Amino acid sequence: MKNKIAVLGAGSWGSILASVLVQNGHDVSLWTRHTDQANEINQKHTNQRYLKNYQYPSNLKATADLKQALTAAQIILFSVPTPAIRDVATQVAKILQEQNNQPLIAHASKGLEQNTHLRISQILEIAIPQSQCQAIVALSGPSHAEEVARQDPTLITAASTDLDAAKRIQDVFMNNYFRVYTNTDLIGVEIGAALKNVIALGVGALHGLGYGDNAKAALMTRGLAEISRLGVALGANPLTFTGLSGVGDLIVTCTSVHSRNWRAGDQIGRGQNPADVIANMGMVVEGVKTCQSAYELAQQENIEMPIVEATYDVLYNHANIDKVAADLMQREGKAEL
Ligand SMILES: NC(=O)C1=CN([C@@H]2O[C@H](COP(=O)(O)OP(=O)(O)OC[C@H]3O[C@@H](n4cnc5c(N)ncnc54)[C@H](OP(=O)(O)O)[C@@H]3O)[C@@H](O)[C@H]2O)C=CC1
Ligand SMILES: O=C(CO)COP(=O)(O)O
Repeated sequence: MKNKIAVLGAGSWGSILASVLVQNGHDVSLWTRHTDQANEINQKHTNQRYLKNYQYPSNLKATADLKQALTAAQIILFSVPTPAIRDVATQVAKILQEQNNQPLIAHASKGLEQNTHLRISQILEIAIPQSQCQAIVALSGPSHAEEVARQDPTLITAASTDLDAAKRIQDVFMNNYFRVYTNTDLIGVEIGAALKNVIALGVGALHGLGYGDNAKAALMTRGLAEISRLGVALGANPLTFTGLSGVGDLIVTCTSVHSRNWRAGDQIGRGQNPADVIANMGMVVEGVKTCQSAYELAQQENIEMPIVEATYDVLYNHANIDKVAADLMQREGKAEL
């Protein structure tokens, strides 16, 4: 069935997800805050600032008019960075009220809000009254935009407490290179998505420092233990962390040159100033702000997260990265489980 879908955010991920939906026969409106970018996508079918060499489907329509993008939308997919979610969702809620529309809401963003420590679906729930949306679905898994653009096989998870809503998102995205599983553990999927970026910063930093595969595998594994510990304390199903949005996304983000978080960590490990690295990336590095939220959340919930703490110290307290890595090794002996 053809759906009218609004995709909000024409960065690397939003523009590629919009392309997948267009290829699947849906009527898609891609919203960007720049008129010149909308014109470029509509006329040249390119998006120079984000995925330089990719030619978008000619029937992908972009607009800088949010009202127009949302008109008659049956599904709204948020794909802006976490810090922008609340503001964009507030604008959306106003328009939905005027349009008297009640779409299904989905998001593909990965992070925790600063100060509130909220997951994306919690921010959306606050900003968009229940009367204006059917349900909220999170889309997450090992999925770099650059490889989806080449139609490499990609598997992800659509998570919602409302299984029917997750199935609708599964249906609109599934095709021969994009396979979607459903999951009702929204907390686990969103925590895995947000926290893997922090661990990828750490693994990238180990690479930059010159460490080998043993150290990186160790940080990924113990990082997953921290993610699971936090997730379970917040109500997640521990098995979710063995899935696509857990270990799957952790592996891809900690090992791929496409990962902005990994690349940022690598440069920091080589001695560059974290603030300069982030400023020069030209795309969002979600793990930096989420690291602060995760650190504060761990303190608040009294959860032991030494890797998150170490990453926080490097990013926010100018800690010496060699010393931080050495200190992690010298913690008292622990039981693995
Ligand atoms: N790239 C990927 O492969 C994947 C990314 N994700 C997640 O998707 C989310 C988006 O990432 P991605 O597309 O890669 O990020 P990019 O940095 O590539 O693009 C971000 C997009 O969001 C827009 N944006 C930022 N702030 C606002 C705002 N306040 N209002 C409106 N638009 C805004 C940017 O616009 P502008 O150009 O004006 O700054 C840009 O179009 C992140 O949470 C990321 O973790 C998830 C899976 C894969
Ligand atoms: O979430 C992603 C892949 O699944 C993208 O990760 P980065 O934001 O680190 O590029």
